[in-house]
Amino acid sequence: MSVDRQLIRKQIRQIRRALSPEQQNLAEHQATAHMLSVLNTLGPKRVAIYLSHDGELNTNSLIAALWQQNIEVVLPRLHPFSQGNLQFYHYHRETPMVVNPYGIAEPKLDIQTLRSTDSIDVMITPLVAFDHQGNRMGMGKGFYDRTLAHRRVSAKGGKTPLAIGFAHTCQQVPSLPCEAWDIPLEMLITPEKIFDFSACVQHIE
Ligand SMILES: Nc1nc2c(c(=O)[nH]1)N(C=O)[C@@H](CNc1ccc(C(=O)N[C@@H](CCC(=O)O)C(=O)O)cc1)CN2
Ligand SMILES: Nc1ncnc2c1ncn2[C@@H]1O[C@H](COP(=O)(O)OP(=O)(O)OP(=O)(O)O)[C@@H](O)[C@H]1O
Repeated sequence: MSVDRQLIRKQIRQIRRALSPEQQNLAEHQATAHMLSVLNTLGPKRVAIYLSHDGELNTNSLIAALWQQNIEVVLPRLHPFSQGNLQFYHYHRETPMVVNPYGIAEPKLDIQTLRSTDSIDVMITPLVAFDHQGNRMGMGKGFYDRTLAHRRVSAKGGKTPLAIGFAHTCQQVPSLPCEAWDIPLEMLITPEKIFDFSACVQHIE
């Protein structure tokens, strides 16, 4: 792994963790409003999201708003035997949760609530750093790169699920050293800005 990547990851994670509760709160509310306006134009039925960890932009208000709008919310769970892969499970208020080895809560394994990745319309991805071209860098295990590597291409040429990053402004870096397996984002939302990296983001059919 390149030293550059490790260093960027370490520095941005430190900056993100140092945000005050007030800064986190304000960022959450501003970014949630932007995300809801984008989702409103896309009209997804099922959205994958994450439960915030390690200073990530908080998703609690966004999840509550999606529930209220009857948009199905799914969360990642580490695959029980296929190492390095994620599965996605329906998430509601009563979903039984367990804590994974990284200390992140995830839905308990229950085949009834498993949802296939290509049935997800929008995947809101956590990330550590991003650049102005939509390149993303995550926690360093390749979970989201593997998940997004085999996306379905719709009749209009859009990718399903559509990958939208959700991040603090301080997570932007001038340029990320790219690797062959990195999957760029179609869009990214910060508290200050809506980035659209795709010339032709398709509306969900
Ligand atoms: N909120 C959230 N959920 C998520 C992710 C994420 O980035 N954010 N993931 C996105 O992939 C997956 C989990 N991936 C992770 C990969 C590494 C570490 C991590 O903290 N590594 C530790 C060392 C842990 C160890 O090996 O004991 C570290 O460097 O601090 C955490 C999560 C699925 N769920
Ligand atoms: N599609 C893939 N198939 C197989 N291995 C992959 C794939 N994508 C990434 N990897 C492997 O995962 C490891 C971590 O990749 P990288 O550092 O880019 O992860 P990341 O972007 O930080 O994590 P994530 O995608 O989970 O947010 C690399 O060693 C890479 O070889």
